[in-house]
Amino acid sequence: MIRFDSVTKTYSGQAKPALNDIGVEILRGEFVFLVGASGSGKSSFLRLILKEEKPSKGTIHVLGQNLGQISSRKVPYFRRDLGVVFQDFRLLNDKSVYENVAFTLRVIGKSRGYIHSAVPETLKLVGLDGKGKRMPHELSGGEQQRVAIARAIVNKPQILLADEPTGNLDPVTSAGIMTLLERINAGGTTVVMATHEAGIVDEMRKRVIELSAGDIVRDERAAGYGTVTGTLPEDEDAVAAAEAEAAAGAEPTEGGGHVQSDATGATAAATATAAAASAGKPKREPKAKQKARRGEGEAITAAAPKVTPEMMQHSQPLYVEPEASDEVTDAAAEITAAATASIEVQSGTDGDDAGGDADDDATATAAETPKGAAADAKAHLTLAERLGLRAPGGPREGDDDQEVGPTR
Ligand SMILES: Nc1ncnc2c1ncn2[C@@H]1O[C@H](COP(=O)(O)OP(=O)(O)OP(=O)(O)O)[C@@H](O)[C@H]1O
Repeated sequence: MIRFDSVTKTYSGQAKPALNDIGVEILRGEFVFLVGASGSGKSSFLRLILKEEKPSKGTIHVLGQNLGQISSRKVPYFRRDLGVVFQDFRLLNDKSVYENVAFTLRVIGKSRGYIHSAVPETLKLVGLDGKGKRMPHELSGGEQQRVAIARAIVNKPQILLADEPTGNLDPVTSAGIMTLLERINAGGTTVVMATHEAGIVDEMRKRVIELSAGDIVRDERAAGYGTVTGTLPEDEDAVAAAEAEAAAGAEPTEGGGHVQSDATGATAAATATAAAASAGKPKREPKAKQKARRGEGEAITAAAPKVTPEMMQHSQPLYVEPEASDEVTDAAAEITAAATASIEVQSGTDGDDAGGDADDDATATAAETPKGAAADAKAHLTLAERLGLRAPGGPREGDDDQEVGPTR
């Protein structure tokens, strides 16, 4: 699903590469933590997946496509299968929660009817049912991040990239956000998250890729934040099964729509399949891996963790069983809602957005914005460009939406 082959990224004017001869594969359904000290290359790794940056050397495949062969014009189309969440939320502060989430769908030309059903459904999924009319400043940090997550997933991306999504949140709220990301992953979305939060990584026991000065110094399944423990015994069966499958000629799927319901199984199997698949490749062992094997990997020392394993264990339910269908149960939504603290907002006119008012909200397109529309539109387009929904310099307000419409 995501594959880096001998990828080096050196920014102009920099002597040392931000990423140095990276080779790694992430498969469908995995939840991967990217860890490492500040400046180790985590954000660069994510930006390369998004095609926000180009590698100086090597090739990157995402969703079966060689990023080097995607023209600038096609990049926004490619990015529709990727959702992105940032540390600083990046919401449109002059737009309601509903509008922030609807924005993504409007830009890619979804119909009003689709938006009208998809936005409330997604807000419910992230535990913000009934808060569509709120403005971002009327929400707690955790709620704002959930709006950002709703915006990232409303188009049902296959991959969700998160760059320190809990970096601005208190520990309890962070745990709630992780509950949500785990649920999204359980629904089949591949999640790659850069983080400094040792407590979260230690508790969740997902695959951990550790970077140090641009090298991958550790790539472990079911791992913690800062230890090199090797393959866990309970994963050996999965590895053996995947090896047998690989020997039988099975290939990891690309681009298809199969969603595995057992997230843990999906992750273990996917990682094991990756291990088995790469075992069959004539690939030299990366330098960083050699270092890690020799125990030369650098310890992560930067950024003191603020979420403890105890917080993760005691304060929040970590996982809500997803429904077989896309429907979100009230119980699941309530658990998610309870997982992040909210603030009381005094608002005489507040109310649910799922009814006719929401439709009014939904019709408040950029074209209807009052004074300062040009500046407002610029803000929209900047965000659209930043979210990868429009090519920089691409279609502008008033253009036919179909020009940036769905690709399938
Ligand atoms: N646009 C850029 N131009 C020049 N150098 C850059 C640029 N972006 C990142 N770098 C450098 O590349 C290296 C890796 O940076 P990157 O942001 O990927 O690290 P990081 O692990 O995400 O750090 P942090 O945890 O602080 O966010 C650093 O040395 C950084 O200074």
